[in-house]
Amino acid sequence: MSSYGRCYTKEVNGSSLPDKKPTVVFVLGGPGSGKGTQCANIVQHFGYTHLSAGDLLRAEQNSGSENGEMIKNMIKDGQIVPSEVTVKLLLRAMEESGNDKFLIDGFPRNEENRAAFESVTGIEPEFVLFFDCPEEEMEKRVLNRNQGRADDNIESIRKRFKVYTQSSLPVIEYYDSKGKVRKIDASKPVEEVFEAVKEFFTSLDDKVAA
Ligand SMILES: Nc1ncnc2c1ncn2[C@@H]1O[C@H](COP(=O)(O)OP(=O)(O)O)[C@@H](O)[C@H]1O
Ligand SMILES: Nc1ccn([C@@H]2O[C@H](COP(=O)(O)OP(=O)(O)O)[C@@H](O)[C@H]2O)c(=O)n1
Ligand SMILES: [Mg+2]
Repeated sequence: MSSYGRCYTKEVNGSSLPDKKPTVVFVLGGPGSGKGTQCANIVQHFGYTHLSAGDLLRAEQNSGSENGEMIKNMIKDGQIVPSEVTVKLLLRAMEESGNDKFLIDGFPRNEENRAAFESVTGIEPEFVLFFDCPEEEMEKRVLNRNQGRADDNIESIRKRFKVYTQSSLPVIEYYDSKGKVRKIDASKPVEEVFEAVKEFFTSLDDKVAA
């Protein structure tokens, strides 16, 4: 195990206090469903730290890391990078943030991601925010995104949709069977989607305050 993982809660809380696990919300949905856009809004209103697994992988790729070439190829091909790499990046970012409330965006994307995060951290998500959006709309958004991403082209997108259906939807179904999924119609305009998102975070704040 890395130097992060289960030690993480002890380090942030100090050794004399019982471990208090951080609050984690997983933000899932297909490519272009609006995860990053809505996370930016949630951060503004609810004080979470936004961690995008894709952004962390792209930063790692550009940092000259020994995994850079592998990450680059896997992203271009729409494949899911091994959890060993991604979980380490997430935990480092959690520690560095100094916060105890996290939106983890685009993760877990397959069963391997899910099981690795759970076994390394022992953290269960508070809930899973699921942006449900038709493929046609997601494709349109990704092709218009204009962020210079190597995987925002029709060939990569087709592969990403396939991986999403085969590997990511089963993770959402797993959490649904545990009653943790909060599903949102992500095909609506940004402001309307955020109105729906807000309700889930307001209820969580009310629950914590009660
Ligand atoms: N509800 C929405 N309606 C229309 N366009 C949207 C909506 N949400 C996001 N977008 C746009 O779609 C693209 C993909 O959004 P993004 O937040 O990057 O999605 P994801 O992180 O799920 O891939 C961006 O260009 C964004 O501005
Ligand atoms: N948990 C994750 C998240 C992203 N990724 C990689 O990063 C790519 C881009 O992820 P992203 O979350 O930034 O993409 P969007 O859903 O925001 O379009 C994915 O297609 C994967 O190749 C991964 O390997 N594992
Ligand atoms: Mg994104």
